[in-house]
Amino acid sequence: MRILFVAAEAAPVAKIGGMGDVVGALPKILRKMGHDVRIFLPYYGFLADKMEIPSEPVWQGNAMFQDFHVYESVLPGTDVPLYLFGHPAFDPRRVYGGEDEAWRFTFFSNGAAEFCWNYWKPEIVHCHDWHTGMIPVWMHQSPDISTVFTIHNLAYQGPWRGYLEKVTWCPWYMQGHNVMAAAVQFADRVNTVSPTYAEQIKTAAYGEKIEGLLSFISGRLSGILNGIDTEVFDPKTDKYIPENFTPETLKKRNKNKVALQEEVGLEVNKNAFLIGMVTRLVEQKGIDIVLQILEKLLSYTDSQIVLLGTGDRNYESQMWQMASRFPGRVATYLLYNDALARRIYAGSDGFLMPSRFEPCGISQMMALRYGSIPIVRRTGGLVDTVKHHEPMNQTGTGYCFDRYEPLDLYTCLIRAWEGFRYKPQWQALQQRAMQQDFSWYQSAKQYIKLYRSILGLPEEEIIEEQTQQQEVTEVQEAVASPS
Ligand SMILES: Nc1ncnc2c1ncn2[C@@H]1O[C@H](COP(=O)(O)OP(=O)(O)O[C@H]2O[C@H](CO)[C@@H](O)[C@H](O)[C@H]2O)[C@@H](O)[C@H]1O
Repeated sequence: MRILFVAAEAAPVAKIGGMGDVVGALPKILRKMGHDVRIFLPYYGFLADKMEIPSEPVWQGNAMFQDFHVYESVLPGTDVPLYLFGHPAFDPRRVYGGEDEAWRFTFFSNGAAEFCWNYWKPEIVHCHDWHTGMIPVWMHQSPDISTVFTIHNLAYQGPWRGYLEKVTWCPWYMQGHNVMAAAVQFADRVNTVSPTYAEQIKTAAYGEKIEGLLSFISGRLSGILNGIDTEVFDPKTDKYIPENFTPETLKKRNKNKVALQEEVGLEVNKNAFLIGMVTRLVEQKGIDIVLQILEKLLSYTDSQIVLLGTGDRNYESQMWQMASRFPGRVATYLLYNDALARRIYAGSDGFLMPSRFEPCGISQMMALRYGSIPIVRRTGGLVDTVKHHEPMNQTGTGYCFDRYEPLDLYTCLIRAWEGFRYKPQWQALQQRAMQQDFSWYQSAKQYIKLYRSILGLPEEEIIEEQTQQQEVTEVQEAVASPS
């Protein structure tokens, strides 16, 4: 199958959050499974510092009365062809923000549609979040190009219809009061990134005001759990952490804890319960309830906390204040740093993610892979990836709580803190956590099934899929034991 991923982010060159991880990893696996998958991304001002980009474009097009150029490169570290949409609107060194955000991503979507019609014609355009939401609308009248629309963040729904009508071509048949709603109506398939969240968004509590529409199209709506790039994020080989380790050599992990405490200025103490957070500092991530209980936690326990993240000024300054009030106990890093993120996953004892809502969550899967025990609210993808630890039966992989209440979070943290005192059990818990399989292969198989169902592929191809699955297992084995 020929598939074009269109998105605002792609790791490792343009990643702000989890969507970047998905767009950076899934095409790579789908290609290994025999499909021609390519990525279409804005040519941001900072990209030339991070990768080789030819100076000559491969194609020039026009959309919304503007000329644009498309440059062809390869996503670093992969064999995935990467098309970069070049226009001065994307020259600034930022991915999101700015007054022209609605305009520039509408223009980007329009450019991507032109690219599909005129330069490289995919069978499926796989669109991600509102930035690409107009593509399914336009493709609706191109029967030979189908669309999948993946929701990573329902909270941001893009510009309203009135604005779209002013700046771009809204076809007569278009429905939907904003870009996200239009994409949901016109995509051949809509999916979100975990089965639990796919159910939740059909309710008023999580549907961000389009729950009615999402329920209405529920026959076309599914949840496919994200994976993580287990080649890139592997504590056994990760070059960014001081000491590599495996579930069998967990003792070595201690060096990472001590090194992390030294690096971020926390008291060096192997016995203190070190909690990590790597997150965008936004309302979704539950920072407000963390701030409500943090002081209490610090005064009643020996816990330490290291936070890495950027986002809302309000949360940034409150976390910053906590760090200055509790030196040696709280460390706040208000920046984006992939290497430090890995050292936090590898050095912390617990990983805190008390999200208000969570479509899937990549961070908790990374934490599990690096042996940091997730402490999570039971919502969305966190339900599908973290099972509550039962000390009596020695089952589960993390600590979970249900209600979005500071007291419930506090109680859950105390349980984790107590659990940490029992070293052999804690080690067994870490081993179980590290052995979870979150590789992309399972999800990639489900995406292939989804693409095939749209194209109505005949049965013999399904038989071929089984052969491919065998190949996938071979690829998986090869990846698991690099020579
Ligand atoms: N300051 C920082 N420095 C370094 N790395 C940082 C960082 N802040 C965040 N990250 C990294 O960004 C990623 C965050 O991914 P998540 O999926 O946990 O959340 P996000 O809300 O961004 O994603 C949204 O999209 C994804 C993908 O579908 C869904 O899983 C999720 O639920 C949804 O909210 C992780 O790889 C994390 O390490």
